[in-house]
Amino acid sequence: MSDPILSLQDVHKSFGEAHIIRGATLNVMAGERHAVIGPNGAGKSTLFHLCSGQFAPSKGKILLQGNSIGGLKPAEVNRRGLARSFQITNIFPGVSVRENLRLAVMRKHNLQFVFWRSAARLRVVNEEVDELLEKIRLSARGSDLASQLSYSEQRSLEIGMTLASDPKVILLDEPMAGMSHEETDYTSGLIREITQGRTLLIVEHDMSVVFSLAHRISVLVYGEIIATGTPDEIRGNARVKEAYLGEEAA
Ligand SMILES: Nc1ncnc2c1ncn2[C@@H]1O[C@H](COP(=O)(O)OP(=O)(O)OP(=O)(O)O)[C@@H](O)[C@H]1O
Repeated sequence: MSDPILSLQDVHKSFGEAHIIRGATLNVMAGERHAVIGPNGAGKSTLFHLCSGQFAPSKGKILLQGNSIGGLKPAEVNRRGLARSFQITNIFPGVSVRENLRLAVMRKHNLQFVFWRSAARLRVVNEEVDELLEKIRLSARGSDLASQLSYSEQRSLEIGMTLASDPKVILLDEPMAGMSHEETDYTSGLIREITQGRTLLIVEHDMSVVFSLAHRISVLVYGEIIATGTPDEIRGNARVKEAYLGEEAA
């Protein structure tokens, strides 16, 4: 944990008259699990859209490994090592678990402009799919349709598809949304495992997950990062309590 792998410097985003992100500055260090929390409508999803290329910043810099990515298309940002999983599931329900992963792996190879003869290509893709199945603990479910998986298993599959591009930085947007306690515990453990050796930026409303999973937390309020620190620092931060956590506790 030394250099910022992802850095937002005085980033702004407006939609017409609405100034949603108002000079956000955030440094995500290589290897850390970093959470962004904040009230509804604070701009968390917008901030993610800016990092992953869905939106271009109106002003300010976004750097990935020191190189500017602000305004690049999502596929280009992905090619440079940042992958994002969405709140809304991106899997194909009528296709097997294995095929879903295969599609994601193929997409990566196309993105990297790698061209092999088909037999060799097939073997490499299949090996990568097997590895992913194991990582997301779904090796026994490979031939089942994605629609046959439980909700948390579908989220695992989606995380697996995010991993297919072998990203350095993973953005997870509310991975625990709609989950039971058991599913949340399961997914939290899975996220710890799959982010080993990578960097995680996560938006999550479940504070027990955030405070146990994140090495550091940034608090976004009305489009500004008002504090960044360890879970203990954030818990004890008067401004955060006043602007957000106090309100949550109430
Ligand atoms: N494309 C858009 N055009 C106009 N306004 C937008 C657009 N996208 C988001 N907004 C507005 O920006 C504000 C912040 O939304 P955003 O979804 O980023 O907040 P959030 O912190 O993720 O909220 P939540 O916790 O409820 O998911 C909201 O008021 C929303 O209406």
